[in-house]
Amino acid sequence: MALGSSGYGKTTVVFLTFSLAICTAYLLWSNLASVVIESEVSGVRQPDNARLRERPVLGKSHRAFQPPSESTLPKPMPPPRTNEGSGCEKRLPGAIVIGVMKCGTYALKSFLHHHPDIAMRIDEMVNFFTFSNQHPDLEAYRDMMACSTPGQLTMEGSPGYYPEIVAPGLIKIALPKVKLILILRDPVNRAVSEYLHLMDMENKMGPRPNMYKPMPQIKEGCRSEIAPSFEEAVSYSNGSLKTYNLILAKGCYADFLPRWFSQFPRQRFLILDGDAFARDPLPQLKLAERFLDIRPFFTRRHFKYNKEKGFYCFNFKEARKNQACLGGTKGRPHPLINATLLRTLHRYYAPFNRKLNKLLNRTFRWSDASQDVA
Ligand SMILES: Nc1ncnc2c1ncn2[C@@H]1O[C@H](COP(=O)(O)OS(=O)(=O)O)[C@@H](OP(=O)(O)O)[C@H]1O
Repeated sequence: MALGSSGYGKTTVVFLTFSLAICTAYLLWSNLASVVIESEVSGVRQPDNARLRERPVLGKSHRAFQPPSESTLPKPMPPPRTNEGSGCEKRLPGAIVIGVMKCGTYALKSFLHHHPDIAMRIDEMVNFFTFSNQHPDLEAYRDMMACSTPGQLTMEGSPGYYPEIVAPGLIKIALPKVKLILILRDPVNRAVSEYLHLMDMENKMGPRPNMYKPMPQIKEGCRSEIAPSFEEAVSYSNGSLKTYNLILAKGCYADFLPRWFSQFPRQRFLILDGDAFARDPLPQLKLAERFLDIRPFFTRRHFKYNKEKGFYCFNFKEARKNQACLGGTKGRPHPLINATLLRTLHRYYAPFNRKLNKLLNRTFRWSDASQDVA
């Protein structure tokens, strides 16, 4: 019987045409979706990154300074994953993130701690190998670690270690085989970040005990100092810099490196670029996986750029949970800094950056940022 020659035939034709239309629409849609997903995973399609690259190092840095209201910020990271109750033990760390403060140490830790081969607490700063703890009790130190299963690498991260004079020696004695990760960022942005952090802490918690006190354990003649503006905190009214202020001194990265290199062989260090990490954490995390000799775990799917925050956040959809960004104390918008002061700061850091590049035999993109300042 020819199709369409009866009422039954007409119904069949209508039904088949309708089904065909649905199938075609579905096939078109799923093909398109798979192209998008595949290219995102392979890292080919990164629209947010492309846009980011056209902007200053950290997207928000040069926007009018407007602290975000807590209610508009994305949810903070969920509590850390623990192994408690799965036959785990506390072990001494095999790797430490040693700093530098405000260069992305916390973001690095919070992403690394999702790796199934890593056991690391991110709820607490260990800061164990400091001047005030020159006879470290390793049992107490072990007790501060996350519980790990036998295949896992225990890690800790304390951004305060890098400039501490005693830290490299104490760590060498306690953990002679440890691997060390250092994350460094443009020292000018780092200084602004630390200034904002100290001001925020002071506003929330009142005067800090170490503010204005000499800190020879970091650098002779140095101390931390804040003022109502970044400009006043780091420079005198005649424009010269308050180089004794630790907000500036901690960014002279090359000053501190020889002490570390005198205690540990070069291959025991992984030096990450904090500005590159903020723009896109994945490539730096892949470097960390290789350095730590753990399974490749992180993929493009684990990270999603959050426009509101201006940073990548961990994509929990992978784990059937929500995406999670770092809390409001990470990624604060930076105020506009006086252009003359910026030039002075870049000029001040230039020789330290050059020395750092030489020590590490590499060139950080930010090491000659003086060119970028108008
Ligand atoms: N994904 C993501 N989310 C939020 N913030 C990120 C991220 N990646 C890097 N950063 C940068 O981390 C800077 C804070 O540095 P630290 O974590 O080292 O600070 S701390 O020393 O632990 O207090 C923080 O500095 P500020 O922007 O000045 O707040 C960020 O620039």
